[in-house]
Amino acid sequence: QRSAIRRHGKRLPRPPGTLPLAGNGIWFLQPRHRLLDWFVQSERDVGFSTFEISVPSLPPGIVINDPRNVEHVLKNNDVFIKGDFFRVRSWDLFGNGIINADGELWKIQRKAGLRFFSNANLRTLIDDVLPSILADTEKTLDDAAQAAASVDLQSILLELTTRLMGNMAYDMDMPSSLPFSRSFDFASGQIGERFQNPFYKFKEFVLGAPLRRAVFEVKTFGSQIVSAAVQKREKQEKARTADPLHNNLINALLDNIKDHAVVADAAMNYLSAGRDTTAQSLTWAFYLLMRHPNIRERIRKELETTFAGATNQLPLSFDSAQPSTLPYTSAVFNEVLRLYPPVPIELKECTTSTTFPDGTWLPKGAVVIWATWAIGRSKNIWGEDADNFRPERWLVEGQNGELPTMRSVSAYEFPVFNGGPRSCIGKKMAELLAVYVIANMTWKYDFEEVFEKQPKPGSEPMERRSQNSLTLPMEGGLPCYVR
Ligand code: HEM
Repeated sequence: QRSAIRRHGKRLPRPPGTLPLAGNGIWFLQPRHRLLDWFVQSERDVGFSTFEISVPSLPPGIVINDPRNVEHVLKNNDVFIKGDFFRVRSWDLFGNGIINADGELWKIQRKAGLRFFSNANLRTLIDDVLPSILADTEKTLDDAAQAAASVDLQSILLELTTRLMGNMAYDMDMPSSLPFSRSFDFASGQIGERFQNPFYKFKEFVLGAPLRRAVFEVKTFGSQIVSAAVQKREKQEKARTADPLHNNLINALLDNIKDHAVVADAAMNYLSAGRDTTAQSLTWAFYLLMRHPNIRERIRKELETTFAGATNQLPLSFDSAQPSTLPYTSAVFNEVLRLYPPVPIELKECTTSTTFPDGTWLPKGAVVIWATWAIGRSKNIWGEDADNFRPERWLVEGQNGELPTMRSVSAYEFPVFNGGPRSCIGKKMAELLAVYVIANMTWKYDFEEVFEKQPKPGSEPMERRSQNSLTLPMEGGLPCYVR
């Protein structure tokens, strides 16, 4: 079957260093940040074209880079499904939730989510819920500034997004210090490893107790969320009152799905899709701004001009945290996501044989991988300076003194939120939240990175890297001083 993969009758290229039996497996046994770099290098080595990959733990498969191929996969979600390869590995954590589901089970969860992410709910979230949670974040930062103590900005941002999601989706106070949160992070790292390590079953047979405990903790928490929501609904029905975020997410899920175990999985999937991705993208954003103070100053300039006369409190809102009002800050966020996509690798299985727009033919059961990490760094798409952090690439200069506008880039050239029927439901929420938080915190604070090893004068500090996970947490957090 493996040899059946062809393009115009010929075998596909393989990345340099592919071994006769182990194929490319050696790279999958490395820490994931090395694997991500390998995807970038391989894409450059094969000249951007689709290449074949062989890894002992994977069905036969290809790696795509061309946006036309990405579009083909994302638009045909009946041909390209999550499939058993993905589901078996992530089952413990995601169960029947939307991230794992295909077919009808996926459709009802998607419908419930779309109903929840209305503009009216997003407005309430940004204008009413976010400011009070952000005020607590600011209190933590102010205290750290006063005490001249270093803080881990990644934990602080995770606290912010966890509480926001808890409040918005489940109508509950959910600090990230809850044991479920640590268990979720741990399980996410271990499950991420399952996609790389062909011997994971053996490893977990011997050393899997902490993972089993963590999964149990996460599942128990999911059931508690559902029980609490069911009780609350019953009370509200009696008293005929409603939530300010009318029909919060858990209610939308309960309205659409009868089986409470599936609702619990769905709830945990939404939570993990929403809180980790946004906290991580903000962490990489503040990291890049610390390393590029000129860009931080440009954000401040934009804020000064847009909100002329503003003092400590900027008039940020659902209406003003938009690209039409703050194009440069929005461009910064896109540029962060291009270089540090919170979902850096994706994989789909094909249900039937299929031919891609570039002519690649793939048999049924094969897998397609794309590394959003590598596509974001592709010189074919982004030019020779693809590795550089340059928010201006997202902007088209305005005419006659008008504000710049955002350059339109297709979801397939920039698949950070995916595209097509399974595109990210929380994209708008993530963008609004990020622009709001970046603007607010850049206006009020200076952050200074704390280095484990101070770089020598004249030399660049080491780049920070990501930790093994399904998403993109920063290894070791982001320690910094606050002023
Ligand atoms: C920077 C922030 C975010 C990024 C980069 C991001 C990215 C993505 C990506 C790449 C997918 C597709 C994953 C897959 O193939 O399974 C996805 C799906 C999804 N995202 Fe996001 N996401 C972000 C924030 C959010 C937020 C804030 C929420 C909700 C509160 C959310 C909810 C979802 C859901 C429910 C799905 C599954 C959609 C489906 O399968 O139909 N995401 N997201």
